Amino acid sequence: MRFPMFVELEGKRVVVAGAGTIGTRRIRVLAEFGASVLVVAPEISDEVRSLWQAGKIQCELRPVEKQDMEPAYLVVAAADKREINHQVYEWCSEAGILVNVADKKEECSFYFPGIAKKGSLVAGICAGGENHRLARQAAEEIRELWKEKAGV
Ligand SMILES: C[C@@]1(CC(=O)O)c2cc3[nH]c(cc4nc(cc5[nH]c(cc(n2)[C@H]1CCC(=O)O)[C@@](C)(CC(=O)O)[C@@H]5CCC(=O)O)C(CC(=O)O)=C4CCC(=O)O)c(CCC(=O)O)c3CC(=O)O
Ligand SMILES: NC(=O)C1=CN([C@@H]2O[C@H](COP(=O)(O)OP(=O)(O)OC[C@H]3O[C@@H](n4cnc5c(N)ncnc54)[C@H](O)[C@@H]3O)[C@@H](O)[C@H]2O)C=CC1
Repeated sequence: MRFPMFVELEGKRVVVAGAGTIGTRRIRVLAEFGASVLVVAPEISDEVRSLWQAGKIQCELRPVEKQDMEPAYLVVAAADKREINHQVYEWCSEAGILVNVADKKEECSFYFPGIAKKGSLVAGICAGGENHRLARQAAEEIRELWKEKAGV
């Protein structure tokens, strides 16, 4: 069972390879938590383009490269090709960088949790990598519960 660490992301460089459905979901959350996000992907979603135009993240429209990893605090591999995500995993493992690999839980040194947030309260939900739907559902239940909560 994995330990829920609450790490400081403010100003930390987080590299995300891939900005489709899953990459976008993660970029949005990482930017919201103050990370300095660099997106590297040949194609990006409209939402990511908007975040970029608003100066909230940086983007480079090209395939990910080994050099992108080096100064990173965290890396997310969310490309739609197994060989690319695996390559990112290898680069990060060599460099000792924590990496989240969206298509292979065995390659994740950290998982992305389902998140509920209200005021200073933050919950990160993990179902041990075994049940994504359960993690999603539990996060949704907490969000609903906290809607009623006052004074946080
Ligand atoms: C292990 C983990 C690693 C990581 O990615 O961090 C992982 C891995 C994988 N997910 C896959 C599929 C899906 N995951 C979701 C949803 C969520 N997945 C999330 C986290 C995690 N997913 C990590 C820990 C999970 C845990 O604790 O159990 C959440 C909580 C957070 C987030 O993603 O933001 C988020 C809900 C948040 C919310 O909505 O609140 C959906 C549904 C949807 O997208 O609507 C689907 C499609 C349907 C299905 O399969 O259920 C696949 C197969 C990919 C493929 O083969 O194509 C893998 C790969 C593998 O298992 O090896
Ligand atoms: N962990 C999770 O919660 C889930 C994970 N997945 C997995 O996530 C991965 C991404 O899925 P989607 O976002 O739906 O794909 P998508 O097709 O929407 O987006 C793919 C992104 O990868 C980029 N990309 C392609 N080649 C690249 C390269 N060489 N370098 C950098 N970026 C590159 C594309 O430009 C695009 O931005 C898939 O492997 C899928 O199996 C899917 C559902 C849920």
